[in-house]
Parts: sequence; C-alpha cells; structure tokens
Amino acid sequence: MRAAPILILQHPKLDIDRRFGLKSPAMKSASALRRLEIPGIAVFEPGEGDLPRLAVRSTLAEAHIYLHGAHVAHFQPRGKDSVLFMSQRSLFAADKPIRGGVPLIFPWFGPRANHPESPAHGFARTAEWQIESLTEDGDGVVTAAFELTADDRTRALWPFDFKLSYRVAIGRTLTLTFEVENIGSEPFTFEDALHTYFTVADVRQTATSGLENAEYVDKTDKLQRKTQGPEPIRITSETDRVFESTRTTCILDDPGMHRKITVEKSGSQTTVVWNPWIAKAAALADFGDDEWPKMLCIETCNAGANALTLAPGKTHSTRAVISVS
Ligand SMILES: O=P(O)(O)OC[C@H]1O[C@@H](O)[C@H](O)[C@@H](O)[C@@H]1O
Repeated sequence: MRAAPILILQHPKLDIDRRFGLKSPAMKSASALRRLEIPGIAVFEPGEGDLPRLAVRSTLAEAHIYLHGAHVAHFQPRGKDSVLFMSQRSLFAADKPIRGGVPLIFPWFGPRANHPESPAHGFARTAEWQIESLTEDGDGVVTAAFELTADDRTRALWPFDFKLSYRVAIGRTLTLTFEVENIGSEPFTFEDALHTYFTVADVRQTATSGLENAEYVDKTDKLQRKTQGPEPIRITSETDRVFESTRTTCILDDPGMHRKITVEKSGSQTTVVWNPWIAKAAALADFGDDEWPKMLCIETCNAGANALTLAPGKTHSTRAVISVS
C-alpha cells in the first residue's frame, strides 16, 4: 500500500534543498513539490537510490518520472504489461544516467564531436530538472511539465542560453513533448533524442516496421551508409542504426508479449534503432550481461546530418506518442 504523501515527503533523503549540492538554486523545496501533487493520483516519493520521483497512479495508467534527467522510468497502461525496459543494473545516482526508460538526450547525441572529455549523450539526462506543473484533464490524462534552463554548469560544457520544456502526458498512451528554446543572442546547433527503451519478450523474435528501404549509418560497422531492405527490421546481431531524414511511424511487433508498440512522432527527422547484443551488453557496467534479449531502443531523434540550428527567440518541438495494441 502506498504511504501518504506527507510521510513520503518527510523521508530524510527527500530533503531536496539539502541533498542536491550540485543542483540549480531554483530547485523546488519538498513543500513546493507537495503543493503540486494531485492527491491519490500524482505524488512525489523517494525512488530507486532515494532519488525523488513523481509516481502517477491514475485510472488510465501508472508511471514513474525522476526529477533526475526528467527521466520516465516506468509506463504501464492499466490492464496491460509494462512498456518500458529498465535494467536491473541501472545506477541511480545524481551524476549518472539511468539505464532504461526514456533518457532525454540534449544537446549532443552519442559522443560529442571533438570533445572526448564531454559526457556521452549530453547533459540533460543527468541534470536535475524542475517540475513546473501537474495537471489532470477531463479524460483523466495526467500531464507533468518539467523545465531546465542554462546555468553555470551547463555553460561550462556548452556555452549557450537555452530553455528546455518537457511535457509528459500519461494516459492510455504516453506522449512526450520536448521543446528547446533559444533564449540567447546567437544561434546554436543541437541534437536531441527521446531515447525510448522498450521491453520485449525476446528481441530476436521481434519485427520493427516503418523504416523499410531507408538509408542508415551503421555505428557497428565504421559508420558506413547502408540501405535497409524491404522487410521489417529483425535483430540478429549488435544493432546501432541511425536512420537520417525519416519521419515515419515505427511499429514494434512483439509476438512473445502479444503486443505491438507504436511510436508516432513529429519534429524528429532521425530514428535510431539500438540493441547492444552480447559483447556490448557485457561491456556496459550498468547493464546486465543477459538483459539484451529483453529490450529494444527505437529512438525519436534529431541527430547527425539532422542536427538543428535555432536562431535567437526560436523554439523547436520534438514529440513521440507511444501506444500499445
Ligand atoms: O551507453 P549510453 O551512453 O547510454 O548509450 C547507449 C547507446 O545509445 C544509442 O542511442 C547509441 O546509438 C549507441 O551508440 C549507444 O551505445
């Protein structure tokens, strides 16, 4: 049974002001978080590693979202199986990414060109985001809105002024809307990704359609450009494909779980399909050696040749809508 929110927020590790030394001075206090709650439906609680997370339990679905990275770590429509894969070996620490769920990637994708010292996949996934609002609409869809703005720590890594807004709408479907606004005085170029990890029964039995005949950069084979065949993608070895200039919907057919996961998107020109397979899984410290058959990433991105340049005052929106049938 879930403890009452007031007790949860008295948990010593949820004393957010004291705990997150690195965090933005604007980080909300525990009492400010409590004022945002929708009692019985959307409350804050200590999550794994005692990192604070929002727990949503509505008539439509359950979800967990960590303030760390604004990271969606769980989504399960009522009466259905859990949709997102989470590694049993994931770290939950203030300076480390979470392995699984939906890492939010910004402002570069993968290793940063010419900056080997920079963290892979940017800094948004390890930043402490602020939650701005929690609302429930007449249909029971709960929306959490998060924000992250440039500060000294982000400027030390990437010298631009930005405002990021992330809205997570939890209903029968999961709708992720990521907005980047240039609030500085010069243009900047960025990459982004909604790096969704999906749970599957056995990745070798899945078929992913929507990218037939598309070109991709093969990150497992010296970045060679290749063309996908006319059939859905079958995973038969390490797979790390960057499909540039594609806006299509992908459907992950998982006969083992008797379901199809659909990823519909807008504002995204790149789709990445990733499974580490045996050797890469063994090499990843925060991923179980035997977990690779249980997941597939289908990522909604703007990356590589599709990096975006935003003029001052402009906003870009990347959206993924995830549904299960
Ligand atoms: O281990 P990380 O930094 O979370 O990255 C996981 C994978 O993320 C994918 O998006 C990349 O295409 C892969 O190359 C990468 O290995």
